[in-house]
Amino acid sequence: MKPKFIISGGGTGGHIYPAIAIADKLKAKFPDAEFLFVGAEDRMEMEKVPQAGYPIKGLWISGLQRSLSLQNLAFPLKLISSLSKSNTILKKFKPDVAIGTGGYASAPLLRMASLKNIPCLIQEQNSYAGITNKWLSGKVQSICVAYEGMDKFFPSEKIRFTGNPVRQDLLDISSKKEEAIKFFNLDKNKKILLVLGGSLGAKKINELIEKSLTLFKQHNLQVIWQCGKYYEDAYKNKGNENVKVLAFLNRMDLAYAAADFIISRAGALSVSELCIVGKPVIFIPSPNVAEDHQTKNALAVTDREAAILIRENELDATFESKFSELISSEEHQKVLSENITKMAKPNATNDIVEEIEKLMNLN
Ligand SMILES: CC(=O)N[C@H]1[C@@H](OP(=O)(O)OP(=O)(O)OC[C@H]2O[C@@H](n3ccc(=O)[nH]c3=O)[C@H](O)[C@@H]2O)O[C@H](CO)[C@@H](O)[C@@H]1O
Repeated sequence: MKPKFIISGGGTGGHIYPAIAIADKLKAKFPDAEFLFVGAEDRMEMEKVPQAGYPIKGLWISGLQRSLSLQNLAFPLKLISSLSKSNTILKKFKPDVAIGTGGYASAPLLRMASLKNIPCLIQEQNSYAGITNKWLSGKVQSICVAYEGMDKFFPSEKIRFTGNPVRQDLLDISSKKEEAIKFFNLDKNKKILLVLGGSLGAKKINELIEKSLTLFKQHNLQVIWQCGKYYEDAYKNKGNENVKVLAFLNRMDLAYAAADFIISRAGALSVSELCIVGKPVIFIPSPNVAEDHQTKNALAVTDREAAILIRENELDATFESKFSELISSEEHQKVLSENITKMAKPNATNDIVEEIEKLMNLN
């Protein structure tokens, strides 16, 4: 019998790529399996999931805005419409297990799946649980997490401490450096700084990089600068032979492989990937996310002397000195690399798939 998996996660890369990593591992284990993704109609997953080779259906759903907004008026309608469409999709596809990795679309889909007694697993990437996963936690069988202390949010008997699922092609990048340098059209004799603004790009980081281009030049660095699609028009004219400005990196494996140093936001998946990549990192967490969870994600690493943390409000005062110190000290770079590698959880996807297999046996 062919197993069938329905998977929902989206809104941003931080919810989409864990879903794809889980699907890839399930596919390797069950080559005959059928997959169906469910996302939010107008979000990034509608493009990224088909690119990864999986079919996806879109729901008409969005989150509630924190401020008073006209969009909130449509929310009840959207919820009813997406619950009803989820019901139709589930009836037709008849999955063995439903998997949710956070984001709006996973709420109606997994709620309907649990009502139909389909075993459900959710995966929470952050140290602070998202609203969708908190809402679903009472209804699902298994909750895979990446941080300790998640029993503040979820029933403890359902929690599995697996780590975040990272795409397979990011697990071994050590042999890809030469290919990566060619891919980005860079010079192998100069060091490379990779700048990551998270899947949507980060305004503050872009402003910092623009201001620091002279500093990078003084250090004879080349830069791969992922600026985010909303900022591409503003920054693409800063590109030259030493500075590659890209809206989005479709080959993260090569970007990580090329890098000697990394400046990054501290979204949960980025942090998990950077632990596996094992290079010196400066985290600049977004202060604009729920409960300041990116700072917490970063602190879990920097508390172990495994990366450098610079908060946005300290950038003007300390970025230049901290960056220059790191670039100039091979010893510091080595300590950071060794310590961050110790925090990697490369078996996370395997462990999550084992949990899913247990749920398949419940049917
Ligand atoms: C502003 C915001 O709400 N950010 C949240 C969002 O971040 P965001 O969507 O930025 O997510 P993460 O940093 O966790 O992960 C980004 C993912 O996108 C991939 N990637 C990124 C850039 C690129 O050019 N190419 C590419 O493939 C990364 O390799 C990674 O797999 O979800 C995370 C996980 O729930 C949260 O911790 C973040 O706080």
